[in-house]
Amino acid sequence: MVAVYSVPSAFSTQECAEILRKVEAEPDSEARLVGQTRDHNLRRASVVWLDDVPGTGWVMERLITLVRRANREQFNFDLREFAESPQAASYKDRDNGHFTWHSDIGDGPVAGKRKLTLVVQLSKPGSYDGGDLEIMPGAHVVTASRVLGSATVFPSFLLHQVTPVTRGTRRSLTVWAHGPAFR
Ligand SMILES: O=C(O)CCC(=O)C(=O)O
Ligand SMILES: [Fe+2]
Repeated sequence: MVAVYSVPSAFSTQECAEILRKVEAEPDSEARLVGQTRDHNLRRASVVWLDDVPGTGWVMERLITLVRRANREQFNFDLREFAESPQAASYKDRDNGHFTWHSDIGDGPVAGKRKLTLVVQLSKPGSYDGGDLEIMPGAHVVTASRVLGSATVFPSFLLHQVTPVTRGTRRSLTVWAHGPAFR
């Protein structure tokens, strides 16, 4: 079984630009960015919750369609809901933006129900160095496509990381699908 599912053109170039425009137009996004940067040793990124950004309902609809298709074609997990807002993240060279190896399944009542993770690439591949999303489905590492608008879907329990950004800014949009916890 291939553990990582990818969609080459989940969002068009124009759609990616529109998402970034909306996320960045948030009046207090800079403050929120700083406020929600946590786990500094694990992660250096600025995040905005998409649910807080007006006019992005169509983005959520698309994400749901993409996750449903990936699940139908590949994973066949028992998915029940999207219990968290999608998260737009920026990893900047000047901040040494990165996210070290982790699984998305957490201890909380919501993070414990994460089953599938979907990540959309929102930056042009040539606009940054480093910042690769790497996933470890087994003994080897799979590097996610860097293509703008591509989506990568994987089981939330898989270890994954974002390597340090050494030039420019890498932006992404992550959403989780939830269901009865794996056991
Ligand atoms: O930005 C990415 O590519 C991955 C984000 C991630 O792993 C997370 O938010 O849990
Ligand atoms: Fe993650």
